[in-house]
Amino acid sequence: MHAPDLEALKKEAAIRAVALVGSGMRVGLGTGSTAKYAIEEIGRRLAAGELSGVTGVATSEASDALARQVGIPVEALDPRPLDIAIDGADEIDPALNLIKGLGGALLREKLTEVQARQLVIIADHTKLVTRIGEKAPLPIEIALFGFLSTIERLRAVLPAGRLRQNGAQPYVTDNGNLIFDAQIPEGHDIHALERQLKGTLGVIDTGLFLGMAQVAFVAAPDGVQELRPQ
Ligand SMILES: O=C[C@H](O)[C@H](O)[C@H](O)COP(=O)(O)O
Repeated sequence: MHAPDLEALKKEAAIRAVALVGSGMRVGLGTGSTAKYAIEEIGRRLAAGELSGVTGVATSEASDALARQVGIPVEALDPRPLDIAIDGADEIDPALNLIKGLGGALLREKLTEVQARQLVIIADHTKLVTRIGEKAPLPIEIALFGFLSTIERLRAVLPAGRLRQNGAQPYVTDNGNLIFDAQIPEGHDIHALERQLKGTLGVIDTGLFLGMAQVAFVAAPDGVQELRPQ
């Protein structure tokens, strides 16, 4: 049997989500290899005249550049609500709690998507888990200043983890911060963990997106499932 073509699955999920975008909407544009297909599909529909008056708020420099390239007008985030945001995820549990940020965009994603009337997640089936932390590390964005001290404080909460590298250098986010990728052992209450991490000096935000997504389109070789929080 052939291995499923994950790129084709990501694109199928993205097309399902973009069907929810209507003319005149302000759309949160996610980041990553799946969100890329959603941005391209919005651009395609605008160019084909199937949509008009759509504006995007980008969650990374990369998505900003791609959106402009495909003809989506991009606006800065301001306090107005977004009609919809469409983004990928690294893990999705049955309650649609998420890990995000393996692509490094977690802070701008959370700032943007918390303002969306509807957060729509798109993914291939490999992102489904029964427990958050089952497969992916949790990205935690931390301040550059004093990062070794912050990491020591983080290790007291989540001992297994490493500073994300970009070759020989630490990986730097669009916001000039660093990322500590931590393993979440079994048995953690993820809501309590989020509070504890957010209360740790030097932590800017975490890749835990809890209770934020209303729907997920998850593509598998036998079709796209529409999931709601259970
Ligand atoms: O920082 C990156 C984002 O949170 C992405 O949405 C997430 O990493 C999923 O990316 P991909 O669709 O490339 O697997």
